[in-house]
Amino acid sequence: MWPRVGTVHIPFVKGHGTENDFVLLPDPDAALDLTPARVRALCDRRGGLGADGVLRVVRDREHPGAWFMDYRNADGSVAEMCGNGVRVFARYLLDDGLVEGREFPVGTRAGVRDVRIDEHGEVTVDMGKAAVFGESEAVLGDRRFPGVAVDVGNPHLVCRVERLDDLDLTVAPEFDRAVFPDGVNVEFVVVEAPDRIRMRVHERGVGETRSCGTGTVAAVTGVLHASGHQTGAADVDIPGGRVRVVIGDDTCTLTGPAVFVARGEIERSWWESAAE
Ligand SMILES: N[C@H](CCC[C@H](N)C(=O)O)C(=O)O
Repeated sequence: MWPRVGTVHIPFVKGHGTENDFVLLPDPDAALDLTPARVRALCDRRGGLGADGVLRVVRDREHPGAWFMDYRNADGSVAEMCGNGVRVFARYLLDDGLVEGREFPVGTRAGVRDVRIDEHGEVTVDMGKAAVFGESEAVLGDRRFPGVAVDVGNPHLVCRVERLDDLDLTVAPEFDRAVFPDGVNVEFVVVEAPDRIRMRVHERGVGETRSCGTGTVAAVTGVLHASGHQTGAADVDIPGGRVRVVIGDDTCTLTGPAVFVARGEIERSWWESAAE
Protein backbone atom coordinates (compact mmCIF):
# COMPACT_ATOMS: atom_id res chain seq x y z
CA MET A 1 0.00 0.00 0.00
CA TRP A 2 1.15 3.56 -0.65
CA PRO A 3 2.36 5.28 2.52
CA ARG A 4 -0.43 7.34 4.07
CA VAL A 5 1.58 10.32 5.24
CA GLY A 6 -1.01 11.55 7.76
CA THR A 7 -3.61 12.10 5.04
CA VAL A 8 -7.18 10.89 4.99
CA HIS A 9 -8.38 10.22 1.48
CA ILE A 10 -11.95 10.77 0.30
CA PRO A 11 -14.19 7.78 -0.50
CA PHE A 12 -16.13 7.70 -3.76
CA VAL A 13 -18.40 5.35 -5.68
CA LYS A 14 -18.58 5.42 -9.51
CA GLY A 15 -21.89 4.44 -11.02
CA HIS A 16 -24.33 5.06 -13.84
CA GLY A 17 -27.96 4.94 -14.87
CA THR A 18 -28.19 3.88 -18.57
CA GLU A 19 -24.61 5.15 -18.93
CA ASN A 20 -25.32 8.61 -17.56
CA ASP A 21 -22.41 8.37 -15.16
CA PHE A 22 -21.69 9.91 -11.81
CA VAL A 23 -19.14 10.21 -9.06
CA LEU A 24 -20.98 9.64 -5.77
CA LEU A 25 -19.47 11.14 -2.59
CA PRO A 26 -20.97 8.99 0.20
CA ASP A 27 -19.65 10.47 3.43
CA PRO A 28 -22.28 12.94 4.75
CA ASP A 29 -19.93 14.00 7.56
CA ALA A 30 -16.86 14.58 5.41
CA ALA A 31 -17.44 18.37 5.45
CA LEU A 32 -16.16 18.55 1.86
CA ASP A 33 -15.85 21.98 0.27
CA LEU A 34 -17.34 20.86 -3.04
CA THR A 35 -16.45 23.90 -5.14
CA PRO A 36 -17.45 24.13 -8.83
CA ALA A 37 -13.75 23.77 -9.67
CA ARG A 38 -13.55 20.47 -7.78
CA VAL A 39 -16.71 19.21 -9.51
CA ARG A 40 -15.20 20.06 -12.90
CA ALA A 41 -11.94 18.37 -11.93
CA LEU A 42 -13.72 15.22 -10.68
CA CYS A 43 -15.79 15.00 -13.89
CA ASP A 44 -12.78 15.57 -16.16
CA ARG A 45 -12.33 12.33 -18.14
CA ARG A 46 -8.56 12.76 -18.34
CA GLY A 47 -7.36 14.62 -15.25
CA GLY A 48 -10.07 13.34 -12.91
CA LEU A 49 -12.36 10.36 -12.42
CA GLY A 50 -14.63 11.28 -15.37
CA ALA A 51 -18.41 11.67 -15.05
CA ASP A 52 -21.46 13.59 -16.28
CA GLY A 53 -22.10 14.78 -12.75
CA VAL A 54 -21.46 14.48 -9.02
CA LEU A 55 -23.91 13.14 -6.44
CA ARG A 56 -23.14 14.02 -2.82
CA VAL A 57 -24.91 12.33 0.10
CA VAL A 58 -26.12 15.01 2.53
CA ARG A 59 -28.29 14.74 5.61
CA ASP A 60 -31.71 16.21 4.80
CA ARG A 61 -32.06 19.04 7.31
CA GLU A 62 -35.80 19.39 6.62
CA HIS A 63 -36.49 15.66 7.03
CA PRO A 64 -34.42 14.20 9.91
CA GLY A 65 -33.32 10.67 9.09
CA ALA A 66 -33.82 11.18 5.35
CA TRP A 67 -31.08 11.79 2.81
CA PHE A 68 -30.64 14.63 0.33
CA MET A 69 -29.02 14.29 -3.08
CA ASP A 70 -26.75 17.25 -3.82
CA TYR A 71 -26.45 16.99 -7.63
CA ARG A 72 -23.91 18.94 -9.67
CA ASN A 73 -23.40 19.03 -13.46
CA ALA A 74 -19.97 18.31 -14.95
CA ASP A 75 -19.36 22.04 -15.55
CA GLY A 76 -19.75 22.65 -11.81
CA SER A 77 -23.25 24.11 -12.05
CA VAL A 78 -26.05 23.07 -9.71
CA ALA A 79 -29.19 21.49 -11.15
CA GLU A 80 -32.54 20.95 -9.48
CA MET A 81 -32.91 17.27 -10.28
CA CYS A 82 -31.28 14.26 -11.94
CA GLY A 83 -33.48 11.26 -12.69
CA ASN A 84 -30.69 8.82 -13.53
CA GLY A 85 -28.71 10.15 -10.59
CA VAL A 86 -31.53 9.50 -8.13
CA ARG A 87 -31.57 5.84 -9.18
CA VAL A 88 -27.83 5.45 -8.53
CA PHE A 89 -28.14 7.47 -5.30
CA ALA A 90 -31.05 5.32 -4.07
CA ARG A 91 -29.24 2.09 -4.81
CA TYR A 92 -26.25 3.32 -2.83
CA LEU A 93 -28.45 4.15 0.19
CA LEU A 94 -30.01 0.67 0.10
CA ASP A 95 -26.81 -1.30 -0.57
CA ASP A 96 -24.90 0.51 2.19
CA GLY A 97 -27.66 0.10 4.74
CA LEU A 98 -28.49 3.80 5.10
CA VAL A 99 -32.22 3.18 4.67
CA GLU A 100 -34.75 0.66 5.96
CA GLY A 101 -36.65 -1.20 3.26
CA ARG A 102 -36.81 -0.81 -0.50
CA GLU A 103 -39.14 2.18 -0.60
CA PHE A 104 -37.96 5.50 0.80
CA PRO A 105 -37.83 9.24 0.07
CA VAL A 106 -34.85 11.12 -1.36
CA GLY A 107 -34.61 14.89 -0.98
CA THR A 108 -33.61 16.91 -4.05
CA ARG A 109 -33.59 20.62 -4.95
CA ALA A 110 -36.76 19.92 -6.93
CA GLY A 111 -38.46 18.39 -3.88
CA VAL A 112 -38.75 14.98 -2.25
CA ARG A 113 -38.77 12.05 -4.65
CA ASP A 114 -40.08 8.64 -3.52
CA VAL A 115 -38.09 5.71 -4.84
CA ARG A 116 -38.66 1.96 -4.92
CA ILE A 117 -36.00 -0.64 -5.65
CA ASP A 118 -37.28 -4.07 -6.72
CA GLU A 119 -35.59 -7.40 -6.00
CA HIS A 120 -33.85 -7.26 -9.40
CA GLY A 121 -32.30 -3.88 -8.64
CA GLU A 122 -34.59 -1.93 -10.98
CA VAL A 123 -35.31 1.49 -9.50
CA THR A 124 -38.61 3.35 -9.91
CA VAL A 125 -38.60 7.07 -9.10
CA ASP A 126 -41.72 9.14 -8.58
CA MET A 127 -40.61 12.15 -10.64
CA GLY A 128 -43.46 14.42 -9.65
CA LYS A 129 -45.65 16.21 -12.15
CA ALA A 130 -44.01 17.20 -15.46
CA ALA A 131 -45.59 20.30 -17.02
CA VAL A 132 -45.53 21.68 -20.57
CA PHE A 133 -45.05 25.46 -20.26
CA GLY A 134 -44.77 26.70 -23.79
CA GLU A 135 -43.37 26.30 -27.27
CA SER A 136 -39.91 27.26 -28.43
CA GLU A 137 -37.17 26.05 -30.74
CA ALA A 138 -33.59 24.84 -30.75
CA VAL A 139 -31.07 25.85 -33.42
CA LEU A 140 -28.19 23.64 -34.55
CA GLY A 141 -26.09 25.33 -37.21
CA ASP A 142 -28.52 26.36 -39.96
CA ARG A 143 -31.26 23.98 -38.79
CA ARG A 144 -34.21 25.03 -36.63
CA PHE A 145 -36.09 22.51 -34.46
CA PRO A 146 -39.49 23.49 -33.05
CA GLY A 147 -40.24 21.98 -29.67
CA VAL A 148 -42.19 22.12 -26.44
CA ALA A 149 -40.84 23.42 -23.15
CA VAL A 150 -41.30 20.94 -20.30
CA ASP A 151 -40.61 21.46 -16.60
CA VAL A 152 -39.51 18.28 -14.81
CA GLY A 153 -38.11 20.19 -11.86
CA ASN A 154 -35.40 21.20 -14.32
CA PRO A 155 -35.98 22.75 -17.76
CA HIS A 156 -36.27 20.79 -21.02
CA LEU A 157 -36.95 21.48 -24.68
CA VAL A 158 -38.37 18.46 -26.52
CA CYS A 159 -37.92 18.55 -30.31
CA ARG A 160 -39.48 15.87 -32.49
CA VAL A 161 -37.31 14.79 -35.45
CA GLU A 162 -37.42 12.16 -38.18
CA ARG A 163 -33.88 10.83 -37.55
CA LEU A 164 -31.18 11.11 -34.91
CA ASP A 165 -28.04 10.17 -36.81
CA ASP A 166 -27.61 13.51 -38.59
CA LEU A 167 -27.49 15.75 -35.51
CA ASP A 168 -24.18 17.33 -34.54
CA LEU A 169 -24.46 17.53 -30.74
CA THR A 170 -20.80 18.29 -30.21
CA VAL A 171 -21.99 21.89 -30.00
CA ALA A 172 -24.70 23.22 -27.72
CA PRO A 173 -28.02 23.93 -29.42
CA GLU A 174 -28.95 27.63 -29.37
CA PHE A 175 -32.20 28.41 -27.55
CA ASP A 176 -34.40 31.31 -26.50
CA ARG A 177 -33.11 32.68 -23.21
CA ALA A 178 -36.43 34.45 -22.67
CA VAL A 179 -38.03 31.00 -22.36
CA PHE A 180 -35.09 29.33 -20.64
CA PRO A 181 -33.28 32.01 -18.59
CA ASP A 182 -31.35 29.36 -16.61
CA GLY A 183 -30.39 27.24 -19.61
CA VAL A 184 -32.05 24.08 -20.89
CA ASN A 185 -31.63 20.36 -21.56
CA VAL A 186 -32.56 19.67 -25.20
CA GLU A 187 -34.02 16.34 -26.30
CA PHE A 188 -34.32 15.23 -29.95
CA VAL A 189 -37.01 12.57 -30.21
CA VAL A 190 -38.12 10.03 -32.84
CA VAL A 191 -41.51 8.45 -32.19
CA GLU A 192 -41.21 4.78 -33.23
CA ALA A 193 -44.61 3.71 -31.88
CA PRO A 194 -47.26 5.13 -29.53
CA ASP A 195 -45.43 3.45 -26.62
CA ARG A 196 -41.79 3.59 -27.81
CA ILE A 197 -39.54 6.53 -28.60
CA ARG A 198 -35.86 6.99 -29.31
CA MET A 199 -33.91 10.07 -28.29
CA ARG A 200 -30.59 11.86 -27.99
CA VAL A 201 -30.01 14.64 -25.49
CA HIS A 202 -27.75 17.64 -25.09
CA GLU A 203 -27.68 18.36 -21.37
CA ARG A 204 -27.35 21.75 -19.72
CA GLY A 205 -24.01 21.92 -17.98
CA VAL A 206 -22.71 18.68 -19.48
CA GLY A 207 -23.10 18.30 -23.26
CA GLU A 208 -24.40 15.22 -25.06
CA THR A 209 -24.90 12.39 -22.60
CA ARG A 210 -25.82 8.77 -23.23
CA SER A 211 -28.97 9.24 -21.18
CA CYS A 212 -30.94 11.82 -19.22
CA GLY A 213 -33.63 10.58 -16.86
CA THR A 214 -35.50 13.84 -16.48
CA GLY A 215 -35.10 14.18 -20.24
CA THR A 216 -36.90 10.91 -20.89
CA VAL A 217 -39.82 12.07 -18.72
CA ALA A 218 -39.85 15.38 -20.58
CA ALA A 219 -39.74 13.58 -23.95
CA VAL A 220 -42.74 11.35 -23.20
CA THR A 221 -44.65 14.30 -21.73
CA GLY A 222 -43.89 16.40 -24.81
CA VAL A 223 -44.87 13.68 -27.28
CA LEU A 224 -48.15 12.99 -25.43
CA HIS A 225 -48.89 16.72 -25.34
CA ALA A 226 -48.34 17.02 -29.10
CA SER A 227 -50.82 14.17 -29.68
CA GLY A 228 -53.41 15.77 -27.41
CA HIS A 229 -53.00 13.33 -24.54
CA GLN A 230 -52.21 14.04 -20.90
CA THR A 231 -51.37 10.52 -19.72
CA GLY A 232 -49.61 7.50 -21.18
CA ALA A 233 -46.54 5.29 -20.99
CA ALA A 234 -43.55 4.55 -23.19
CA ASP A 235 -40.24 2.78 -23.35
CA VAL A 236 -37.52 5.29 -24.13
CA ASP A 237 -34.40 4.14 -25.99
CA ILE A 238 -31.42 6.38 -25.34
CA PRO A 239 -27.86 5.64 -26.49
CA GLY A 240 -27.08 4.26 -23.02
CA GLY A 241 -29.98 1.84 -22.74
CA ARG A 242 -33.74 1.78 -22.15
CA VAL A 243 -35.98 3.20 -19.41
CA ARG A 244 -39.75 3.06 -18.84
CA VAL A 245 -41.71 6.28 -18.32
CA VAL A 246 -45.31 6.44 -17.11
CA ILE A 247 -47.14 9.78 -17.19
CA GLY A 248 -50.13 9.73 -14.85
CA ASP A 249 -52.77 12.31 -13.96
CA ASP A 250 -50.94 13.46 -10.86
CA THR A 251 -47.35 12.30 -11.25
CA CYS A 252 -44.80 10.56 -13.47
CA THR A 253 -42.58 7.58 -12.83
CA LEU A 254 -39.20 6.65 -14.28
CA THR A 255 -37.99 3.05 -14.05
CA GLY A 256 -34.53 1.85 -14.98
CA PRO A 257 -31.27 0.29 -13.84
CA ALA A 258 -28.61 1.61 -11.47
CA VAL A 259 -25.11 0.20 -11.88
CA PHE A 260 -22.05 0.53 -9.64
CA VAL A 261 -18.74 0.32 -11.51
CA ALA A 262 -16.15 0.95 -8.80
CA ARG A 263 -15.45 2.16 -5.29
CA GLY A 264 -12.24 3.89 -4.24
CA GLU A 265 -10.56 6.85 -2.62
CA ILE A 266 -9.76 10.30 -3.99
CA GLU A 267 -6.23 11.32 -3.05
CA ARG A 268 -6.38 14.13 -0.53
CA SER A 269 -3.47 16.01 -2.21
CA TRP A 270 -5.28 15.89 -5.56
CA TRP A 271 -8.49 17.12 -3.89
CA GLU A 272 -6.70 20.07 -2.29
CA SER A 273 -5.03 21.00 -5.57
CA ALA A 274 -8.39 20.95 -7.41
CA ALA A 275 -10.02 23.58 -5.18
CA GLU A 276 -9.01 26.61 -7.35
N1 LIG B 1 -28.72 13.53 -16.31
C1 LIG B 1 -29.79 14.03 -15.48
C2 LIG B 1 -30.26 15.36 -15.89
C3 LIG B 1 -29.41 16.37 -15.33
C4 LIG B 1 -29.98 17.65 -15.75
C5 LIG B 1 -28.95 18.70 -15.70
N2 LIG B 1 -28.06 18.63 -16.85
C6 LIG B 1 -29.62 20.04 -15.64
O1 LIG B 1 -28.91 21.02 -15.72
O2 LIG B 1 -30.86 20.10 -15.50
C7 LIG B 1 -30.98 13.12 -15.41
O3 LIG B 1 -30.81 11.95 -15.55
O4 LIG B 1 -32.12 13.57 -15.17
